[in-house]
Amino acid sequence: MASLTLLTIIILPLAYLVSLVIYRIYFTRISHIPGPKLASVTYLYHAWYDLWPHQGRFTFHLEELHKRYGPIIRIGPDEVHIKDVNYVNEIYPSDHRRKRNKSALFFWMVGTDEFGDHSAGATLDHETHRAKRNSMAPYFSARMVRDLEPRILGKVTLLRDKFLAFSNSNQLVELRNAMSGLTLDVISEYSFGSSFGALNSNDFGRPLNNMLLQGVKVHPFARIFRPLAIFIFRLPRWLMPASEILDNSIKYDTLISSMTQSAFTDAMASCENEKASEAAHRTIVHSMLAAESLGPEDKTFARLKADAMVLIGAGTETTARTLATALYHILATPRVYDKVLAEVRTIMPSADSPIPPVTKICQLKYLTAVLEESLRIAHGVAGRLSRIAPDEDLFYDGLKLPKGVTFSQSMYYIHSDPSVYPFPDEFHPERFLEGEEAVSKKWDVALAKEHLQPFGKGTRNCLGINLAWSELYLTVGALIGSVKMELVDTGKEDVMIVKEYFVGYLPEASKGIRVKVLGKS
Ligand code: HEM
Repeated sequence: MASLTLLTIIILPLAYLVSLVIYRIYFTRISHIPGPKLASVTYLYHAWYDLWPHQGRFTFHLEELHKRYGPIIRIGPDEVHIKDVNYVNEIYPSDHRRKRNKSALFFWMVGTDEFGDHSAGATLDHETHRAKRNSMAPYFSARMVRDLEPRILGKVTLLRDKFLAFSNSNQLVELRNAMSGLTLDVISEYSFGSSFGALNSNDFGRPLNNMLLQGVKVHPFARIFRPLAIFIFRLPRWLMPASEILDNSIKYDTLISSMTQSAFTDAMASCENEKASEAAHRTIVHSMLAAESLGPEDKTFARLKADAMVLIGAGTETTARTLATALYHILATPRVYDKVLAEVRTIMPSADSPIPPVTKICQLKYLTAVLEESLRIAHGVAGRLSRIAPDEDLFYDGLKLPKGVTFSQSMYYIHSDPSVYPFPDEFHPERFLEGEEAVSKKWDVALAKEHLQPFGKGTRNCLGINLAWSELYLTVGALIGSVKMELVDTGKEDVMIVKEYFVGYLPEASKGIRVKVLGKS
C-alpha cells in the first residue's frame, strides 16, 4: 500500500515531468531551432526576466540570446523569435490569402471576457479578425480623420493654452503625463464624441494616466501564468485577490463601460430614428453598428465595449510617449529646435497665429523627419508582435517553422539595428532626409524609411495610424509654434525605455521629462 502511494505521489509525476522535459527539448516540431534549453521546456524561463527578480526585461534579454544562438531562436516550448529586418514581410504579409492568426501565448486575455477579449485586436483567428477590423476601419480612415480633425484640434488647442497658462510660474510640466492627458482626451473625443476631460484638470488627468500605465503591468504575469490569470479574471470581483493591478483594470473597465454605454444607447436610438449610415460618423459605436461586415452577435454592448477598451488603451500611451520623446529631443538639441521652429513659422507666422491644418503641417519636411525619428526611437510598442501561420510552413535560413507555431519579431530590434540606423540610440532626423548630411554621413535614407514600421506591418497593423500622425503633427506644430519652454533636469536616460509591457516603459525612478514654460515662442 505504502509503495503504491509512493508510486502515485512521487514517482509517476516525476516520470511525467522528466518525459515532458525530454519531449520538449528533443522531440517537438521546433526542437531543431537553437535556443536555451530551459526556455524550450518552460515559460518560467521568461519569469526570471519579466517578473522576478527583474521586471519587463525579457525583450531586452533577447539581444543576448540572439548574439549567442543567431538570428532565429527558440524562446518557448512552441515559440520562436527572429531578429532580421529582411524577414518582416514574410512574418507580417499584407496579402489576406497568407493568413496570420494571433497567438494566445501572447494575447493571453482570450478567454477572460475581460481586457478587451473579443475585440478585433485580441481576436486570434485571421478571418474573424478581418470582419471585426473592417467594421472599424472606415472610422479611422485618412478621410474620416480629416473630417473629424476639429475634435483633435480642440484638444490640442486646450493643451497649448494650458501650457501657456504655466508661463513664468515656478510649476514644472511633466511632458509624458501631459501628453497622456492629451492623447486620452483625443482618442475618447474622436471615438465617442465626448472626452474623459483629463485636460480640464490641473494635473492633466494624472490619476487616469497612471491607471493606464499601471494596468499594462499585468501582461508579463498573465502571459507566463495564463491559466491562472484567466481563472482570476473570471472570479466574481469580491473574490479577486487584492492587487493594485486588478484594481486599476476594474476601474478602467468601469470607465469604458459608461462611455460605451451612452454611445450605445444613442446609437440604438439613431438606428431606429434615422438611417444608420447617416449616424455612422458620430461615434465609433454608431459606425460599428452600421457596419455590414458584422453579424448581430458582434453588435452587442459587451463586444463593442471590448473594442472600446483596446482603442483607448492602444491610442493613449503609444502616441503620448512618442510625443513626449519628440518634444524632449527637439528641446534638448538647439540645432533641431531652430530648424523645426523656422519651418513651422513658414505656415504659422507668430505664436498667436491659428494652428494650421494637418494638410499644411504634413508638408513640412524637417518636422516630418523629426517625427519619423521620434517614432523610431520612442519604441511605442516594444513587445514582440506574435503571429501563427495556420496553413503554411515558413522557412528561415533553411530552418522550417511548421504551420501552427508561434513566431514573432519585435519592432524594438528592427528600429535598433545599426545596419539600418547607425548609432541607433542617437536622435538624428537627418537619417530620414535626402540631403547633404545624409550623403556626408553615408546614411541610406531609402533603407531607413523602408524599415521604419512603428505601427507594425501586414493585415494586423495599427488601426490608428492616420489619427496618430494627425496628433503628432498638430501637437508638435502647435507647441513649438506657440510655446517657449526649456527642459529642467532631464536627460536622455529619462526618455529611454528600460522595460517592455507590450508598450515600452520609461524608468520608474525618473522624475520624468520636465519643462519650464517661459512664455510664447
Ligand atoms: C505612435 C502611436 C502608435 C503606435 C506606435 C502604435 C503601434 C501599434 C502596433 C505596432 C500595432 C500592432 C500590434 C500587433 O501587431 O499585435 C498596433 C495595433 C493597433 N493600434 Fe496602434 N499605435 C499607435 C497609435 C494608435 C492609435 C492613436 C490608435 C487609435 C485608434 C491605435 C489603435 C490600434 C488598434 C485598434 C490596434 C489593433 C489593430 C488590429 O489588431 O487590427 N493605435 N498599434
